[in-house]
Amino acid sequence: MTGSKITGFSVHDIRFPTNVSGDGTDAMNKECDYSAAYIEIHTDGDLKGQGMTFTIGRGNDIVMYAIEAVANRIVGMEVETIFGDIGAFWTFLVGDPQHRWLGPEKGVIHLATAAVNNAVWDMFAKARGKPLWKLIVDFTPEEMVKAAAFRYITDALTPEEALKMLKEKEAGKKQREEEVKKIGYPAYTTSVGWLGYSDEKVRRLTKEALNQGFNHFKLKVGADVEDDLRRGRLIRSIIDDPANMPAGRKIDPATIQGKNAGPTGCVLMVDANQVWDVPQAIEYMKKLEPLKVWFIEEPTAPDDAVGHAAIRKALKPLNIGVATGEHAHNRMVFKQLLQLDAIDVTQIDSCRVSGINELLAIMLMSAKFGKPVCPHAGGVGLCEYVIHLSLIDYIAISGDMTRNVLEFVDHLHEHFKYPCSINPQGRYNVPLDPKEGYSIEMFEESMKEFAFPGGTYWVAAAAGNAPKPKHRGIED
Ligand SMILES: C[C@H](O)[C@@H](O)CC(=O)C(=O)O
Ligand SMILES: [Mg+2]
Repeated sequence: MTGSKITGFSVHDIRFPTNVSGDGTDAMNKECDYSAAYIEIHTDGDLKGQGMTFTIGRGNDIVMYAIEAVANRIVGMEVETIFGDIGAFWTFLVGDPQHRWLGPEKGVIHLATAAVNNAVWDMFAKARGKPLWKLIVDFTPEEMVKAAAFRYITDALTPEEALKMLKEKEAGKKQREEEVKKIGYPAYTTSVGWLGYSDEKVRRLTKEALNQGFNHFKLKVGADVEDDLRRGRLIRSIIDDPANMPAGRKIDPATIQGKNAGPTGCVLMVDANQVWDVPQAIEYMKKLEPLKVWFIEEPTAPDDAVGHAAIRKALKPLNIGVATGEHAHNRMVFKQLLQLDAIDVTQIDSCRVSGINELLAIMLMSAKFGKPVCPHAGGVGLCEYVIHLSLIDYIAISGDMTRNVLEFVDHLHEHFKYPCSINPQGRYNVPLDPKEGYSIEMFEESMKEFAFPGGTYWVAAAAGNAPKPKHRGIED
């Protein structure tokens, strides 16, 4: 695919009615219509870039406007100039002399920057005929450091240190790439335990997930402690029972090290989506101690690094870890979480921070501080994105996937031209199509149906006769 100059773009408001079936619900977010604020960048050739950021519905109204404002600045730019120094391009993108006041580097303007930057990286990968992860793992260590966003984090990690770390990993890259292509990348499922699901549905989905090969399961908690204990015990009763294990199932002990695994080696995690104050989080999690979870995710406000550190310290004697990051709005928040030893797991989000340049910096910091990166994927399009990030982390940065599990939610993949997929061992397959870029291109028919408010689904919904959505999870 070729093109020399960016000539324009279109922005699309795509919303899926996941709220109908309670998919995506948690103690904080009880009405989720998984939505993509989606951009397509056009060039004077056949090269195009698709990108998006994620919201849970009405947020699209606002972020769409911001995407337009950010993207206006790149019209007329030469693509090879951008690709020649993508680090400088990122600095330009976050450095608008007037938009910067809106963040800086956080909130709606940063979500919009993510959509645009994701689309540019998608275009870069397509121009080189590689899926995005491959484009980046083929970078030299110098190229990767040049692409990463180091501003404001050099007290935690300098470019020179990063270069040394990357060079140390160079020799094993080829072998790791071959290995992960063969066995896939470890995954966990959140699809069994959304807050809005009945016990019956949790039971059915947990059994299905076990048979799909998963051995890590995440449950939403924080609305009612008795409900949480009942639902958690229900999942544990299924995943801890050897009779429910698929034939021939063997769990590598290395992958459960340090985790609160049950007798079959299966692991449970819980996610509170920020509902608690710090002391409440500690008290509540003491009550959930019988569930023997590996970590509590987002126990409190996402910007509160000191609060996370206090929770982690208090829960350590119970062998409960702390994870966060899906709402950590930039690399500086991750820096503080890591410097304060406030987390056990780094949960980067492909659409919250400003795209690949910033994500590279966060993954490099996590590797330096010895924390596994387990990206967030609960949303539309996020699973498609994050497999690329985990592959970059494993092949080129950390060189380790023993403690890592990448989130998987089983919703809405059918709308993407290059959907992610899971192998029979419950692991992500490696995206291999040279035309897929960052894997986020949506089918035109899907966009026509779910464009808001004019798509066929939403027009029918406004008239009171919405067709029953067909997405997975809708059965009961
Ligand atoms: C609102 C989203 O579905 C959120 O609950 C996702 C999430 O926290 C996760 O996947 O983790
Ligand atoms: Mg979460």
